[in-house]
Amino acid sequence: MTSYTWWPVLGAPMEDGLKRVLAHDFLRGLSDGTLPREAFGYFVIQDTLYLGEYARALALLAAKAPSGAAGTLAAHAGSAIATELGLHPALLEQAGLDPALLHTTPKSPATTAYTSYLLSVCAQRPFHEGLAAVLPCYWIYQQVGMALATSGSSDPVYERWIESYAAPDFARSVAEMLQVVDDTVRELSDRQATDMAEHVEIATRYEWMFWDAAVREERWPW
Ligand SMILES: Cc1ncc(CN)c(N)n1
Repeated sequence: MTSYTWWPVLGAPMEDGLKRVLAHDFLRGLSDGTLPREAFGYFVIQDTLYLGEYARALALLAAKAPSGAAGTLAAHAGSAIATELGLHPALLEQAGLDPALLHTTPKSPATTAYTSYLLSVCAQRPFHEGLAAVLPCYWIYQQVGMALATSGSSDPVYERWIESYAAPDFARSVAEMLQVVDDTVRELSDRQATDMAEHVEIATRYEWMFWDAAVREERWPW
C-alpha cells in the first residue's frame, strides 16, 4: 500500500477503521464460527440490497470519470452485481435460510443510510469525492478477507464467504480501483485531497455500522 500516492493521504482513516472492524463481534464470530445464523442471514440479505445501490453508485461515477477510468468503473458496476450477488442466494441456502427472504426484506436503517450517502456523493459531488466514498468498500473487504483467511473459519458457510474476499479475482478488482484512486489523487490540490479523506472516513464508519446492524438485527421502529 505504501507505494501508492494516495496512501499517505487516505490510508490513516481506513487503517483505523479496519482495526475496529476486525475487532467487531460480527467478524470475530465469523472467524470462530460463533456468529448466529440469523445475524449472518441478516447481513447477506442487507448486502444484496446494498450491492444493487452500490452498482448504481459506480455507474454514476463511471459517467463522471476521466476517459482512462470510465471503462474500469463501468465494468465494476456490472461485476459488483454479477460476482458478489451471485454468491448470496447460495450462501443463504447453505446456511439453512430461505433465499425468498431476499425478495421480501426491506432495506434496514443502516443500509438505507449508507446507500443514500453513496448515491448522493456520487451523483452530486465531483468525481474524486465519489471515488473516495466507494474506496473503503473495496479496501476494507479485501483486508478483512486476507486477515480472516489466515486462520479461516470452522464453519463451512462462513469459510466460503471469507474465501470469496481473499480470492485472487477480488484482489484484481481491488487493484484496478486502487490504481484509479492513485491516478486521481496525483492531480488533486491539498483541499481536494482533504475532501477525499473526509469521505473515506465517513464510508469507513458506515462499513463498521453495516456489520454492527447485522449483529443487532437492527430494525425500523415500526
Ligand atoms: C456493505 C459492503 N461493503 C463492501 C462490500 C464489498 N464490495 C460489500 N459486499 N458490502
